[in-house]
Amino acid sequence: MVTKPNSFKTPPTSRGNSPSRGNTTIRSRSPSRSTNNNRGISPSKQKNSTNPKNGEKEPPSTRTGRSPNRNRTTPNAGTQRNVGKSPVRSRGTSPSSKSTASISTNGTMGSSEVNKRFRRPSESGSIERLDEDNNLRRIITSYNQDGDNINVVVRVRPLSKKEIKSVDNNVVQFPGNGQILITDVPGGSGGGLKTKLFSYNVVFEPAATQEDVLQYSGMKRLIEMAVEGFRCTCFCYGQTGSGKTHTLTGPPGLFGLKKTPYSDAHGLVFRSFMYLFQKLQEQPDKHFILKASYLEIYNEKVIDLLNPGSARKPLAVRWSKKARGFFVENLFTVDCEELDDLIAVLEEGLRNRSVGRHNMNEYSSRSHTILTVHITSEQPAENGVFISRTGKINFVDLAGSEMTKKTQSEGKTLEEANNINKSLMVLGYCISSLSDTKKKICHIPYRDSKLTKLLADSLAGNGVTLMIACISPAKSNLCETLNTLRYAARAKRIRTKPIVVMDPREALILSLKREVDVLQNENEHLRTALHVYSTSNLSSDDKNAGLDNLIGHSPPHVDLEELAKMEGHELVELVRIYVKENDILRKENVELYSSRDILQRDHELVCRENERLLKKLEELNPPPLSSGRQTLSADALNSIDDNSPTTNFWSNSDQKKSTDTNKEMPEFIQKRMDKRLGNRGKDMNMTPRGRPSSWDDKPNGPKIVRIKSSKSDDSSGSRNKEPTKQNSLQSELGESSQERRFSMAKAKEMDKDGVFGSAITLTDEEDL
Ligand SMILES: Nc1ncnc2c1ncn2[C@@H]1O[C@H](COP(=O)(O)OP(=O)(O)OP(=O)(O)O)[C@@H](O)[C@H]1O
Repeated sequence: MVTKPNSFKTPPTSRGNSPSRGNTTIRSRSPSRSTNNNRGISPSKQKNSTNPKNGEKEPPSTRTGRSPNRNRTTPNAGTQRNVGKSPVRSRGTSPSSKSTASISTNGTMGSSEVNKRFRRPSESGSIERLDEDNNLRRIITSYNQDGDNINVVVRVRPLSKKEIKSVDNNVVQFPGNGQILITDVPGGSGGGLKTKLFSYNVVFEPAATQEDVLQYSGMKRLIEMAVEGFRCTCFCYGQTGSGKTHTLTGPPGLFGLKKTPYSDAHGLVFRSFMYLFQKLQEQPDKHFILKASYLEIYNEKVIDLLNPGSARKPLAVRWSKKARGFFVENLFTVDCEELDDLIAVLEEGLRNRSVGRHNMNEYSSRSHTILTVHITSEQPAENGVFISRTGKINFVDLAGSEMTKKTQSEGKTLEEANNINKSLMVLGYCISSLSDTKKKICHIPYRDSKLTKLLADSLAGNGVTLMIACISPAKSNLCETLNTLRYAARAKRIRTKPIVVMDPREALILSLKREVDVLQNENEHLRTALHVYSTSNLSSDDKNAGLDNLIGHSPPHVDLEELAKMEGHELVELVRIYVKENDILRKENVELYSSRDILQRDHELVCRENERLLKKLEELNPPPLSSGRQTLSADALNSIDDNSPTTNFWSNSDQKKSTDTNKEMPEFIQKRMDKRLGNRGKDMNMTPRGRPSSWDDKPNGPKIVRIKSSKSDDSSGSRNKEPTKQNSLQSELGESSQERRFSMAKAKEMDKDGVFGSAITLTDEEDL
C-alpha cells in the first residue's frame, strides 16, 4: 500500500526505479571508453586537443593522456572548438570573461521569486513506500518554509553492515514534516539524555533512493535555473562516511565496474546531467553551449582533475576585480556537446580524485571536489541580435570532517584530515557569520581557505544553493551528526541575492530598449505640452487637416533644447507651420505698405483741398478771422466729444460764428463737403477685418479721429514746428507699420471714388 503523498505529485511506485531518460537522445557509451588506457574521454574525442601550455594542437599520440583532451584550449590561446557564436572562456581566462556580465537587469529575479521557483509547493508532506519485506516505510518528509534562501535538505544513510554488526544503535527518528529528532543526546536534566529536534526543507530517510533525491531535493529546479542563467550550487556536507560521495556520484567504483550504463546506483550528478540534456532538448529555439571543469582542493592546493599532469601542479586561486569573485587560473574547460561528454568528464574527475582509506571509510575522499558545468544559451532576438545568458551549476563534494582519533589517521592521511578539518572549520565560520542575521555587517572569512574562496559566491553571492547534509544514524556518530545538523540549520538562515548572469550584449540591448521606451513616453508628453501635432500615425488627408488646424493658430513656441529632442517629421511639420505664418505676415506687410502710400496720397490731396477751400473762404468772407487758429493734437482730438457742438472740422476761436459761417458757405462747397462726408459714412461701415466701424458710437470704443489740416494762416506756421496728428500718423506708419493695422481696403475704395475724407479710422493692433 502506498499512502497518498501530500505535497509530492508523482511518488515513485517502486523502489529503485531507473533514472528516467525522458526524451533525451542519449548515445550509449562505447565500451572502449571505460577501458580507455589513455584515460581520456574517448579515442574519438582526441580531436582538437591543444597543449595546455602553448595552445598548439597536439597529435593524440603525444598526449600524456590523463585528462579528457577533447576541445581543450590553453589559457592564452583562447581557442576553442567553436560550438556556438559567443566567446567562451577557455582555460586560463578569468571568470570575468564569462561571468562579469552579471548585471542585474529587469529580468533579474528577486530572492522571493527564486524561493517560489526553487521550491515545491509550501506544504508539509511525506512519501511512503513498501519495502522488500512488504512493510510500509516512509522515505521522505518535507516542510517548506518561506523565506529560506539556501535550500537545505538532509539525507540519512542506512546503518552500515559494520554498524549493524556492532549494534551501533540508531539515534535518528523522523517525526515528519521535514523534522529530524536526535535521541540520546547527553546533557539532559539530572545528567540524563535528551532529544534534539531539527527542521529542514526535506528529509530523506534511509530508504530513499538516488532517484528520490533528484526528484525531491529541488535539484531539478536548480538545473532549470542554471539553464535560465543563474549560478547554482549543490553541495554535500557531512562527516566522513556519511554518504556524500554516494549521494553525488554513487557507490565507489561504479564507473569502473563495466556495469550497465544506467544504474540505480548512479548519483545526483549523473541524473542531473540527464535531466539537463532533457531540458535543453525541450528548447530547440535556443542554442546551448556546455562546458565543464573539474577540480579538487587537496591539502589546500587546487588540482585540475581534467588535466592534473604528472606533477599535479597546483593552480592559483585569484581574485577577479571585474567579476568581483575568486577564480582558478588556468583551469581546464571542456566543451560538452553530448551527454556522454559530460559523463566522461565526471568519470575522468573521479578517476583522478584523491581517495584514501581510513578506519571509517574504505573509499574516503581526501579532497573537496568542484565539478562545474557552464551553460551558455543563445537565443535569436530582434534585428539579428543574439541574447546570451550564462548560468552554471557546481556540484561540490566536500571531504568529510574527521575525528582523527576515530579514523586513526596517520602520516599522509592525518595531514589530509587536518587540512580537511581546517577548511571545513573556515566554511563553518563563514556559514555562522552569514547566518547571523543580527550582525548586519561583519567580516566573512572567505579568504581563510581555498574552499571558502571558491564557494563564496554560492554561499552569499548571487547564486542559488542547495545544501545536502548527509548524516549517519549510528549512535557512535552522534556528535558529528549534531554538528552537521547544526551547520545545516545555520545555512538555512543565509540569504543570497540570486541574479541571472547575462551577456553584456543582452544587458546593453535591454538597457537601450528601456531608454527608447522612456524617450518615447517623454516625447509624447512633450508633444502634448507643446501642442505639436504628431502626424506620424495619420493619413495624408488627416495630416493636411492637422496642418490647417495649426495654421489658424500661432505657431508653437519651442525652446532650442526641446527642438533638439524633436523627431524629424515633427521638425518638418513645425517648419511648414512657420513658413505658412511667414507668408501671411509678408502679405500683410505688403498691404500695410500700400495702405501707407494711399494714406499719404490721401493726406496730400486733403491738404490741397483744404487750402483751396480756405482760400475760397477767405475770398468770400474776409477777416476778421483769429490769427492763431487752433491746431489740435491727437490727444486733444480724441478727447473731443463727438456729440459736442464744438466738434467740427474747423477750429475757430469764434465757434458760433464759425458755425454760422458754415451755414453761409456757398452751396457748391456745402454739397461737396456733404458728399465727402456721406461717402465716408457709407464706406466706413465696416473695417476690413469685419469689425463694425461704429466704434466711435460706443462709449469705450476707439475714437474716430478727425484730422484737420494743420496749416496755419501763417505759411511759416506751426506745421513745420509742431508735428501734427497727420505727421505723427505718417511717422507712425513709416516707422512702425507692423505694429499698426489699417483699413487699407476701405482706403482704396475711398481712393477709387476720388473722395478722400479727412477721417481716418485708427485702430490699435490689439483691437484688431
Ligand atoms: N544512502 C546510502 N545507501 C546505501 N549506502 C550508502 C548510502 N550512503 C552511503 N552509503 C555507503 O556508505 C559508505 C560511505 O559513503 P561515502 O563514501 O559516500 O561517504 P562520504 O561521506 O563521502 O565519506 P568521505 O567524506 O570519507 O568521503 C559507502 O560505502 C557508501 O556506499
